[in-house]
Amino acid sequence: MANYIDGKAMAAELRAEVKAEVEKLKAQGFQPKLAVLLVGDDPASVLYARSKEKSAANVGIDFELFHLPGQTTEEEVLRLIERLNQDDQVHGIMVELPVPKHISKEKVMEKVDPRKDVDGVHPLNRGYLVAGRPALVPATPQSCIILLERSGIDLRGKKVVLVGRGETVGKPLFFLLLQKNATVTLCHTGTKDLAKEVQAGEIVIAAAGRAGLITKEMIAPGAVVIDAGINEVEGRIVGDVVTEEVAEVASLITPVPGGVGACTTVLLFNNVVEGLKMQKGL
Ligand SMILES: Nc1nc(=O)c2c([nH]1)NC[C@@H]1CN(c3ccc(C(=O)N[C@@H](CCC(=O)O)C(=O)O)cc3)C=[N+]21
Repeated sequence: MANYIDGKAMAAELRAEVKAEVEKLKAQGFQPKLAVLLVGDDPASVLYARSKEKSAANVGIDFELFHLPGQTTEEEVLRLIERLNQDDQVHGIMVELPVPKHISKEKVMEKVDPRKDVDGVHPLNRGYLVAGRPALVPATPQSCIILLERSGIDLRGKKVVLVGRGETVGKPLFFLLLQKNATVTLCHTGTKDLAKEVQAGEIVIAAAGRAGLITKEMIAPGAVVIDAGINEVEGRIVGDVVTEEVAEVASLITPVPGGVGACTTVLLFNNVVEGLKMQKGL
């Protein structure tokens, strides 16, 4: 198992770092707080929200869940976001997606104060990321970068093949990799010969949301494989990579669970700390 990246160990390290930052802020009179909005009862969102509540306490961040009924109007949701924008005791706001169909996801994302947008979904933060300017960046793509860097991998000039162009992982990750001076190939469902593209990768990052997509035959010997996929297969969580067989050829690989996902929540809390600093001019 020597070639598995230990996401849980890295998450523990990150937690200690974020906790220390929170302690510093507390010493300066600031108590960081995250507000989570959940509209309706999407089962995954309910679980994610509860899990964040537990983890917040571990790093000393206050947490408040606003669980609204599924029939709440768009106007009411926007009004609540406005109230949280104005509340200077709240430093991070995230809306669990999906929202019910009668609510515009875009309007909701644009309503959140960009400096409280710890999910990195506001168009301004997306634009800052593209422009290479300081921004709040979604946690999962950050996790991919940190797992690589803390495994001692220098991204500069490396041939990275990224599979998946979603708004939450693939697309933002493309720009983070560019910032690190990687040579990035972005593959997606329209890519003609996926195996051929992936075979050229010194680093392969899977973020397509399709179990079994990346197989051993596609991976160049010695490549580093990061699996950001989350798929439920027969009640189990698996990534996009057929992990055990790919591990036979990869030099390093992230497991699922215990890889990318293990660092996601703590990086969200790090965004709360970053957001607070922006808001208070620290
Ligand atoms: N509405 C919504 N809210 C989310 O918060 C949300 C989402 N959708 N979609 C997907 C992403 C991803 N994300 C993860 C958070 C923690 C782990 C995590 O802690 N994973 C552990 C395993 C945890 C366990 O086994 O329960 C691990 O990978 O080791 C993983 C993934 C939240 N997300």
